[in-house]
Amino acid sequence: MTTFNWVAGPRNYEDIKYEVYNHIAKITINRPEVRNAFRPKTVNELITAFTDAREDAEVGVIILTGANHGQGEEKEAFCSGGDQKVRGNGGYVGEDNIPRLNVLDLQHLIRIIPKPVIAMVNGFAIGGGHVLHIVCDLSIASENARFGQTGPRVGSFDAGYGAGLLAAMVGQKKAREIWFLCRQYTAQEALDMGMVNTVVPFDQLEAETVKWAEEMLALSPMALRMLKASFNAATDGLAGLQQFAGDATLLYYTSDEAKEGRDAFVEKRKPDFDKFPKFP
Ligand SMILES: CC(C)(COP(=O)(O)OP(=O)(O)OC[C@H]1O[C@@H](n2cnc3c(N)ncnc32)[C@H](O)[C@@H]1OP(=O)(O)O)[C@@H](O)C(=O)NCCC(=O)NCCSC(=O)CCC(=O)c1ccccc1C(=O)O
Repeated sequence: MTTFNWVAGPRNYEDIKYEVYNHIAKITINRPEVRNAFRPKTVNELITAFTDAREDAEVGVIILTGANHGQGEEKEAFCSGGDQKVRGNGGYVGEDNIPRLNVLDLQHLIRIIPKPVIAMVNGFAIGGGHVLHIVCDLSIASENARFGQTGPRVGSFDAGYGAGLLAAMVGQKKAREIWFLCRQYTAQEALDMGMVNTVVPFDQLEAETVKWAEEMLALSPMALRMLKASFNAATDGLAGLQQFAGDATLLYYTSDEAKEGRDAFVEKRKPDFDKFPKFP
């Protein structure tokens, strides 16, 4: 098994780990005793970690994974969804006693971060944990991984990305089967459905994931950013279009044409746009 020199970030977390290696940020849900189920604190820490990775201009790719428990490959988990033991009336209850569904904010953040996010699925990706891998840009699974939704069994559902993006990925019939029957699927079945990008032996998962990350790091970050935004625009309605439009504005701001408008305002003169080509 290849090991990498991951360096821990500066923040102290209770439920997650944040590490960096060679321009890759690895964010690990660290509650293996509950199969990496998330409580409000876990989600808040994940939001902070993803925001740090987004803001760090040295980071080009982000990996999301779950901590291994060491009980054997068949017991490992990526994430088993919302922590049902802290589920209260109207959401998951944290230290402030307020029920929250804050994983939706995390899903949205993963979608809009303008860097590729890879789900490194090392075991069960179930319920809200399954949705987390769905919202990531790429999913790399180990052979022991198991995928599925449990909402209708435990009295929950994700009618946002959890339903719509899944259907865009695997098709309407299959997405309905996954939600309506609450079955579990093997890594190979997930690959056949188009839900994951590749499946590798458990002991090669991290090496393969880092390899994919390094391949992307060798490519143009702006091209990857525009592509991610364009894929989102195709599925996320006006919010997706806004993200793509924001990136177009970013690029436009770097042009002499846009700078002429800004400079003319600051210099209190009429802008001269005549000199700029009117491309066909
Ligand atoms: C994942 C399993 C299939 C693993 O099975 P197995 O290996 O046999 O382990 P277990 O013995 O079952 O579990 C070991 C240990 O972990 C505890 N545990 C596991 N999962 C959870 C969980 N989700 N919450 C709390 N605790 C969990 C389990 O109780 C054991 O501990 P003991 O002390 O020994 O009892 C299997 O564990 C499994 O099926 N787990 C439950 C999966 C599940 O149903 N998850 C919840 C789905 S609903 C959801 O995720 C909500 C999504 C959501 O958050 C959301 C959705 C839509 C809008 C908003 C939101 C939102 O923001 O919340």
